Formats: sequence, structure tokens, C-alpha cells
Amino acid sequence: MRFRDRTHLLFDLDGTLIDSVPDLAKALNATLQELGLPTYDEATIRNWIGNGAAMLVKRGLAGNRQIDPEQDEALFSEAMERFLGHYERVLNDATGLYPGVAETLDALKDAGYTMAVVTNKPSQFVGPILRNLSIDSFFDVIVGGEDLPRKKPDPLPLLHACERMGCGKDQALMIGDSANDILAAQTAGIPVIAVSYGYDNGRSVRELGADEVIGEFTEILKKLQR
Ligand SMILES: O=C(O)COP(=O)(O)O
Ligand SMILES: [Mg+2]
Repeated sequence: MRFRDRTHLLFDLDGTLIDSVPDLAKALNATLQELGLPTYDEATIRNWIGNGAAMLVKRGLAGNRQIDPEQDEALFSEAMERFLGHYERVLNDATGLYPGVAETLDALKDAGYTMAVVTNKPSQFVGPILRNLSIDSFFDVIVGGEDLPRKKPDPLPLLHACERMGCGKDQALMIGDSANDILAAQTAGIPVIAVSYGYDNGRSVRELGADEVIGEFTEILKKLQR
């Protein structure tokens, strides 16, 4: 089988394990509203997720053409602070697991896989969300967006997760939803399964050269059959 030697699994969070769009959109729109800026619907905001909170806020601010957040540091800092405060309050309001995630993680754990979450989401939010959804115990390692000097699509978070799990990259497999996950894995030399239901930042995961593309999380089990 294609992934026979893979014993350590690295999972992206937003768009792969959890659908967090409603709560991220709520926090972003509350921020924009307080700043007197236009707000956006969930369909627009979902394409802005995956590069970390700072990029989401920048994309929200830049949605208003008159403002260039790169040039307006003060506005960006204020927006960021407000966003983090709002998100902390709402992060478990509507966020849920995609179908089959809990059962599949359980089966993978039973089969002996070691698992990590490697996300660009700010680290302080990751534990509370995993605990609220009762999937925290499946993961031995969690790498969040602010834990290292560089985020995905840099390969560093993936390689760091491997090091902490005590595995070589020849034993690892990435599962993610966006260009960031695919590029990070490809640069790290780790194969990658892409899910097609997530937030692919406007670029179809099929075009990005993932080793496999699956439409449902449960299909991982079939792909990993030894
Ligand atoms: O951009 C985020 O905050 C979440 O990103 P993730 O898809 O890496 O979990
Ligand atoms: Mg993602």
C-alpha cells in the first residue's frame, strides 16, 4: 500500500478536523463592526481562513478598499486585539467536528497511530476547542500558529511535530485542506492527503499535487489500510 510505512499522522485543524467558520466569522465581523468597517458573509470569510489569525484580520480589513492594513499598523493592532478577545468568547459557540472525525480518530488510535495537530490557529485557542469537542486525548503533540518562528506553508511546524513525536519524516503523513498544508508537506518531503470539503483558500486541492484527495474524513482509514 502507498502509505504502508506511515505510522505518525499530522492533522491540520480548521477545515480538516473542525468547521470553525461560523465562530471565526462572528469574531471577525464583531471586530469590523466596532471599527466602523463593512462586515462579510461566511462564504467570503471561509476563503480567508488557514494562514493564521493575523492574516484573517488583515484580509478582513483589506476587504475595505480604502484601508491598507500593511500601511496602518495602529489599526491592525487594534483590530487584532479586538479579534482575539471576541474569538476567545465565541470559539466554541458553533464550531463542530466534520462527519466521522471522532470515530475515525478513535479507530486510528486503536490501530496504533501516533497523531499530532499542526495548525496555524493561535495556540491558546487550540486546546480549549479540542477539549470541548472531546478529541484532545487522541493527540500526543499540538503545534499552534504562534509556537514557532514560521507557520505553514513553511515546513518547520511539520518537522517540529515529527521531532516531538520522535519520528522521521519517512514515517509521517500530513492530512490537510489548504495550499498551506500541501506546500508545507511537499517542502518537508512528507506525503499529503487533502480533504476536499475544507477551506482551500480559493485554490482547488486537486490542482496542488496532493498525493490523495478525499471527500470525507472517514476515507483516511481506507487509504491507510496496510
Ligand atoms: O488560519 C487559521 O487560523 C487556522 O488554520 P489551520 O487550517 O492551519 O488550522
Ligand atoms: Mg486548514
